[in-house]
This record gives sequence, structure tokens and C-alpha cells, in this order.
Amino acid sequence: MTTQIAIETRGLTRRFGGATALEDVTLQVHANTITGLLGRNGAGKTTFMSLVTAQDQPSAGTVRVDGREPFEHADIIEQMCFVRDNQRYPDDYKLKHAVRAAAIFYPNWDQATADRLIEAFRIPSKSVVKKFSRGQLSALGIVLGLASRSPITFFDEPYLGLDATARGIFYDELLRDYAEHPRTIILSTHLIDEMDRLLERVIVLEQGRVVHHEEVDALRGSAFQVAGRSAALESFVKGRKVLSQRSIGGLATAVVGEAPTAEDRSAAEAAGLEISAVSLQDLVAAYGVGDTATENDTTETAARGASRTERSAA
Ligand SMILES: Nc1ncnc2c1ncn2[C@@H]1O[C@H](COP(=O)(O)OP(=O)(O)OP(=O)(O)O)[C@@H](O)[C@H]1O
Repeated sequence: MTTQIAIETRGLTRRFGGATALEDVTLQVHANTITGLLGRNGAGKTTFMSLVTAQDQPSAGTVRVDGREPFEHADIIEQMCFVRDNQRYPDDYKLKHAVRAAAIFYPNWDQATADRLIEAFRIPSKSVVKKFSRGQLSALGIVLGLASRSPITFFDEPYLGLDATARGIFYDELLRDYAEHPRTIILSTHLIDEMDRLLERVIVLEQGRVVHHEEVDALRGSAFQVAGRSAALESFVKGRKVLSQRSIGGLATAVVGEAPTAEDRSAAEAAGLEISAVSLQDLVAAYGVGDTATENDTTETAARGASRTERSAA
């Protein structure tokens, strides 16, 4: 079966004055998948989404959506919904106005989904949208994005200001609606650990360039974490592709950029080391492109990983 391509970019580049926000991005987004768009602040995630949805024009390169150039083609643009983290609404807009406008614009609009989510998120109906809290604004964006049922839907950090309960509602509703109505969803996020269960593929951007674009399971399988006593760990990782390494006192952890073999597992066990899977968040950070944890955080992580080994070895 051939994979359907929803979005294809070639050499996509966006410069702002002397700064390059996106550089030579060539990729294909598979149709009917949920893809995470990851990368540190300023990596180019919003710029990428703006270009694909024709809200901005590239300095060089091309975008194709379902094989066609989206810019100034209303029939393609109306197939896409871009939920921005800083979406603005007219000053006098209340909830009903935003919903009514979306219902007119999006051909696949589903009012029952909108009504259910408005209730679940407890979005106020009386006040104007410009007085909404940050979390209420995010919730409104999520309602419009999911109820649009757009064949291609972009969410740019959709969780800003949402409390943990509301984020849980979003994740559950997204999965439920996607299962019932498969479509192409692209989410930019810094909450990788929290959202990794949603993601089938990831695109990782670093300073405007794509550094990874693959299935989450393949990315996860490409590395492992090893923890234990520093001396044993040093000799275990010698000659291996070490992506990151931390130590505190006599304990250390390392992320090794190789798929672990049965021999690796027995060698680690014999040396009193513990091998474990790397979380997507840690893996992205280990490749040098995730949010940088503070030195204390990472040292604590090293100590936690290592002390688990100590306990299991005891
Ligand atoms: N309109 C603009 N004018 C000038 N520079 C811009 C403009 N829009 C984006 N940039 C720059 O382009 C780069 C990429 O920005 P972008 O917003 O795409 O990053 P991002 O990955 O979405 O970041 P974040 O995670 O912080 O939202 C940044 O350096 C940003 O300052």
C-alpha cells in the first residue's frame, strides 16, 4: 500500500531580514497520522505551520498540500485549520460568534463536537473572548480545531494555560475524534512526555532545519539509557555513540544512540548497570535539541537513574 502524502515541502526557506527562521526544509507529512513538531524556542515550528497554511509566503522553496500549491487557493485553504497559540478575535466576539464563524468557514464542521467540548472545558458564554483567561483561550482554540474536522489540522502549543484536567480532556478528545475520523494532525509541543502517547511520528527542528523526521517507535528504538556506578558505566560506554552523559558522585547515566542488543543487556547486567528505555523527551534533549533541563534537574535525573540500579543490584 502506498503512503498518502498530505503535505510536501521542498527546500522550504523563510528569512526575516538577515535571520533565517526556516532553512531548506524538504519533507513529506503522511496523511492520517498525528505528527509532533518538536524543537526548542525559535526552532521554526510556527513559521513552518504558517507557510503550509498559506498565512505566510516562503523566501524560497515550495509547499504542496494534497499535491497542490495552497497560496491563494481557497479550496485548499479551507481544508486546513491552524489553531494558533496567539489567535486573535474581533473585540466584540463572544463564544457564539467564534463558533458561528468557524461553522461557516470549515466545510466539515461538527456542531455536536463543539457543544460537547464547550461544556467539558466550561468555556464562558457571556463574556467577550478578549477577556478570556489564557487557558480559556486555548480551550476555545481546541474546540474550533477539533470541531472543524479539517482534513489537515495544526495545533501550535494548544495547551498554554490549560490546567492538568483540561489538558487530559484535550488529549482524550483528540484521540477519540481522530480514531472516529482519521485525519492529518500536526501538533507543536514542548510537553513531550505528556503528549508522546498521542504522537505517531515526529519532526524535530533545530535552528530552522529538520534534524529528525521519523516514527516515534523508530526514534525510541534508536537509543537506550544505561545507569549505574561511574567507573562501570565509563567502561561500558567506551567506543559507543554516547548522546549524553551525566554523573554525580560515583553514579552516572548515559544515553547511547544505538539499539540495545542482547549482548549489551548481558554485559550491562554483569557490570551491575541498568539498561532502560529513553523517554521521547530525554531522547530529543539528548540529541541536543530539546528543552534544556537545568544542571540540577539533569544531575538529579542521573542520580535517580543510578540509585534505581543500586537498589535493584542490592
Ligand atoms: N515576523 C517575524 N519577524 C522576524 N522574525 C521572526 C518573525 N517570525 C518568526 N521570526 C523568527 O524566526 C525564528 C523562528 O520562529 P518561530 O516562531 O517559527 O519558532 P518556534 O519554533 O515556533 O518557537 P516557540 O517554541 O518559541 O514558539 C525565531 O528566531 C523568530 O524570532
